[in-house]
Amino acid sequence: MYELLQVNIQRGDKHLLQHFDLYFRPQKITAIIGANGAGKSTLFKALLGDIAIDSGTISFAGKAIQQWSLDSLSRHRAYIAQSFRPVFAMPVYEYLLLAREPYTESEKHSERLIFDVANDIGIQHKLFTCITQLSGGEFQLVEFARAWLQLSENKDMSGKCLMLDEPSSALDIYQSQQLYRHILRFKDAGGTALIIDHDVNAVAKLADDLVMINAGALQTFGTAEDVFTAENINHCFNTQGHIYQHAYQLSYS
Ligand SMILES: Nc1ncnc2c1ncn2[C@@H]1O[C@H](COP(=O)(O)OP(=O)(O)OP(=O)(O)O)[C@@H](O)[C@H]1O
Repeated sequence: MYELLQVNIQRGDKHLLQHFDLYFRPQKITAIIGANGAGKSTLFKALLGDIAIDSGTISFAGKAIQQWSLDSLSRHRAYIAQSFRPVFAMPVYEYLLLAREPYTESEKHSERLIFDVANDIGIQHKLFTCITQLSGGEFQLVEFARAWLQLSENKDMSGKCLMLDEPSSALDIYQSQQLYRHILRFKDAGGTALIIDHDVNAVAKLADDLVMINAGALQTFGTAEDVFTAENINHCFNTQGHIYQHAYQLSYS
């Protein structure tokens, strides 16, 4: 889906991303992991076009990112930021309605879609609450619903990409599990998900592919099965741990 070829980003003397060659497989969940300050959010910013790259190319669905119109991009990829909170006051319903801006459709259609998605994500009882009165976790789920609505044309999410930067950071254990289930549902509908998450245990179970970033460099990437080794994890996080299979594991499916 996204492809990076020899992408470099440097600010002053600091190399934020160095020689990134990466391909994110469509209809898969790719987790991006790395220590604090490794460059994960910078990678997302580069994919979103929010930070200028110094060299290399980034393409989305086979087309250079600069050749996409903003309108078309907004229907193909949605981003959930790490700790965004809107400062304006409006009901959740109105906030979600903004996600339907790129589409020409009747008010009835938007309304039905918003109620359906809110129901699926379990925030239907919050639809008429003011967004400034939501807890951090509640707002995170609203953001997920907003992103889903932004990408919904029909039930098929093929060609659509959801980018999530630490989406479960404000969620309790139950809501985190629910969120991971929704991400799997998105994949089952044909969508592609890129997720930055510090919970390596969670992503090991969730992700098809893993990207490990270490001090602005791509340490390794591949299928989660190949990449999720104690050696790789220890190198990435400067730890000395072991990998254990626990008899008791919470399941997302
Ligand atoms: N515009 C900039 N100019 C200079 N340095 C920057 C800039 N943006 C980010 N950095 C630095 O680049 C490094 C990578 O930052 P980034 O936010 O991508 O890390 P991260 O892996 O997402 O970290 P975390 O897990 O803590 O969120 C950090 O050391 C940060 O201070």
